[in-house]
Amino acid sequence: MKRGFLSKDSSAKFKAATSPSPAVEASVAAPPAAKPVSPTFKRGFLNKESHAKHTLSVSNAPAIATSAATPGLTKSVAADFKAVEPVACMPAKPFNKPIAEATPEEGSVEVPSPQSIMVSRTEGRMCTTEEFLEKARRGAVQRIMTYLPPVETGCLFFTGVKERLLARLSWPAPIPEAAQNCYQIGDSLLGGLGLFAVRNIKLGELIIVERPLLITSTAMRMENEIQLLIRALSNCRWNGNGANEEPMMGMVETNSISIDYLPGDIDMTYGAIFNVVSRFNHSCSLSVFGSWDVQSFSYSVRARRDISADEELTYSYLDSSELLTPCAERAAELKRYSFKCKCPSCTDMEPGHSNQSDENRERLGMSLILTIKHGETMLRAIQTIIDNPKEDVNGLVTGFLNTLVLMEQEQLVDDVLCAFHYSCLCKVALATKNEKKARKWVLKAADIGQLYKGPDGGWARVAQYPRQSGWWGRRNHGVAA
Ligand SMILES: C[S@@+](CC[C@H](N)C(=O)[O-])C[C@H]1O[C@@H](n2cnc3c(N)ncnc32)[C@H](O)[C@@H]1O
Repeated sequence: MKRGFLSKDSSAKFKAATSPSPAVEASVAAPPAAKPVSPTFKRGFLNKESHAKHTLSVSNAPAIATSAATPGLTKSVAADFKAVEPVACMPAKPFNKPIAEATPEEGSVEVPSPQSIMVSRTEGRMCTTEEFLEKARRGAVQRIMTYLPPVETGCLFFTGVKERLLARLSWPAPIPEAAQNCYQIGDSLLGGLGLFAVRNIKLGELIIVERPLLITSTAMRMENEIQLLIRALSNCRWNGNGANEEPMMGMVETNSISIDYLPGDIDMTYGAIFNVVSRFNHSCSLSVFGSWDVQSFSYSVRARRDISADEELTYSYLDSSELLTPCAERAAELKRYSFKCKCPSCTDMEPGHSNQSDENRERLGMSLILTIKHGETMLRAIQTIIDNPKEDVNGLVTGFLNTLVLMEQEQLVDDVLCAFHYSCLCKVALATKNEKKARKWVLKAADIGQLYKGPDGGWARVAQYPRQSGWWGRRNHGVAA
């Protein structure tokens, strides 16, 4: 989840990774000394088997945790981990003896492959500010203030959006039901009000589903010419002394959350304001994840990790790659929201504190780059090691676990890193016939997959990982072509 209007593409910010090898991957993730645990955030997601009640029949096994050819694999396990197309839903199969009681009716576990997560991060090409302005000048697109009675949302749309929404079959779909009584709004140490868990919340739990109060296009305010036009309009609320200039704009900018683009005459990126969701404070160790669904016209927020009762529920106003940059760089990015982050990771960086968090995040950042850029190569190398009976796989396992430990220390669940490492660990466990561990890792991968289930049951687009959805007008991005 990211704030709507001020988001930008920062994927280029990572330092370039150089040599892609599993050895590098393992060494990158060597564990540092443990960081003091902040009382605000719960530790231990690595050790929790949060899906114990799941039937372990895998319909969508991690692509890399699959191989009927994996030596030593029992037939039924090999069959259960056979890769299928991401959207295919195979009938559930019993995993193996330990869960022989499992029946197909109990459902199947959908597991995203790291590749599928990365694919879902890719967005359509965004057309440039100039292209948009040209269309606007020709009158090809116009802004329309409107109201959508079926969803009770005020909208500042570009032409064509309302018509396309109303023409959608069965639109709007009913909104999914969120868990009952799991949060409350209260005073936050981070700033102002915030949302707090009133009970323990499991990774993947649906915490809030909400329709927006207001939707506006990112171009409305970010593009200078349009801003000037709007400012030139009369304002009956203007207090005349300049101190309270555009308070409404400020509120919209502070509270908008990106819902990506909506179909219209021009596919413009939009941001939405919500009654509850807009109350989420930011943390560099976020605990929730949000996704937008056009069909139900709602925003769903799920737990990104296990959350303890009383813990503040936080999301990130920064994107994933920004979260893995040093504290000073994150602070610079957050300046556009006009606040200094008070989350544990940032306050640990105050003078007198260690810079362990920065080091951890740098390692995770490098690991993420390797995974994204060279995942396939690494997987092949890992497979070669696993397939060679003379190789000791313990070193591999240690490297994978180290990365997970770093994430745990930072309370930062990076989905791509998790999917990759859980899958690798599952693959090793299968090769060494350790079905208990294989089960553990595949279920953890399934937990991560939960985050990608949109309210319509499909795979949600991953709004947090925009390749190109920059701050419109500042970065020449913003309109999906
Ligand atoms: C969308 S609002 C979040 C809800 C807000 N706290 C409220 O009372 O409505 C964003 C504002 O909350 C505050 N805030 C959010 N996260 C923060 C953090 N990590 N550290 C300090 N202030 C934060 C900042 O003032 C920011 O502009």
